[in-house]
Amino acid sequence: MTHDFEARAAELLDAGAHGYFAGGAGDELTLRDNEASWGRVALTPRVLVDVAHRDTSVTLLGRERAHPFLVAPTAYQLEAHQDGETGTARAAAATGSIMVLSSQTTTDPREVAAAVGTADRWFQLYVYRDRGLSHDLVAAAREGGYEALVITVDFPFGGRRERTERSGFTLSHPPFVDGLAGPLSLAERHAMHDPTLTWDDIAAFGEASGLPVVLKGILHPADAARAVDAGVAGIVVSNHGGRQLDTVLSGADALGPVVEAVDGRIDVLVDGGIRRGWDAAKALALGADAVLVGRPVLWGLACEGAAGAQQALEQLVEEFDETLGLLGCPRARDLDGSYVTRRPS
Ligand SMILES: Cc1cc2nc3c(=O)[nH]c(=O)nc-3n(C[C@H](O)[C@H](O)[C@H](O)COP(=O)(O)O)c2cc1C
Ligand SMILES: CCCCC(=O)C(=O)O
Repeated sequence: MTHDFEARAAELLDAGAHGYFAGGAGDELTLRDNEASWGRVALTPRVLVDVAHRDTSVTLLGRERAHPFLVAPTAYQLEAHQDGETGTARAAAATGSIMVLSSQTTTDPREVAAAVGTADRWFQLYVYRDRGLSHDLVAAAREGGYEALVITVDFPFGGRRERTERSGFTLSHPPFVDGLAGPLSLAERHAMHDPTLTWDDIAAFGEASGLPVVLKGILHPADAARAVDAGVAGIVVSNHGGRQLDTVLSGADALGPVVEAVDGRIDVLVDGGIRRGWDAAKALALGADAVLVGRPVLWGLACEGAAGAQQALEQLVEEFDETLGLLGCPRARDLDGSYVTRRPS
């Protein structure tokens, strides 16, 4: 059970690493709201529908996928378990989930790729002040056969992570990028990010990489419309797991207006607080094409390595399949606004 993994990971990991993985920014209001806000969306099932066969598949960036779950990019996975990013990638491959590998991976992107053969993989890009460093990361991703570039746009610099500051958490496994940049403290890592990044820079990375670009970290419908104009293939509605600016809107609450602004022109993904298969069904009913899951996979990895990460993903897919049946909507593609309503408060 994913909730069991969460509790066990808190005991297994040392306090510094656990605080880094679990924590959010400021008073962690957004961190808590990310989970709570899916609870405020109520499902409205239909009955007497033949649900003997269910189809969890969706289409994303023009390709059919077995189900709507992706593994969100999360940094420093060797700090969670010795299986690290390679273990997560194996779990993603075994469950037909797309793995999004973080720019702050502790394993070489090509090594992660080699462990999973042809399985789907995307690469998350941080644009650093040292643009050459980001271009080197893109080159490694291209060599590793990553199929899309997820550029994170909600991180001009790091948010106020008070748990991490208090614990003085330091890394015991150097990130891959350190081989390129030299060893750094967490604070120095936050300062690597380029705060001058604007819309004008996005196209350059798309062109240089030759890969479809997905912008991660959009909450405002006007930015969603701007992303469509910028020619990207998709966006991720996200508040970075509540780790950047506290009290911003949750993914669940931001999603509807963004979907309206995008109006089907590009793919819309969402993350933050998705802990159950039915949360994903709500996301799709509200107009998302797919969802990313961060911490649940990390907790599985921390407890049981690749096998635990796989179990966490399997549980989500199973719950999603059951939700389609109990909701009377056997095809994930048919989920729409008629299956959800705002829970009366
Ligand atoms: C420990 C941790 C590390 C993260 N590292 C990255 C990262 O390197 N790049 C990135 O774009 N997002 C990063 N994120 C944000 C996640 O991709 C994702 O947006 C968020 O965790 C989703 O919320 P959830 O954990 O509630 O599922 C990180 C999140 C966590 C919890
Ligand atoms: C330099 C921080 C990279 C990881 C990250 O995005 C996070 O901790 O949220």
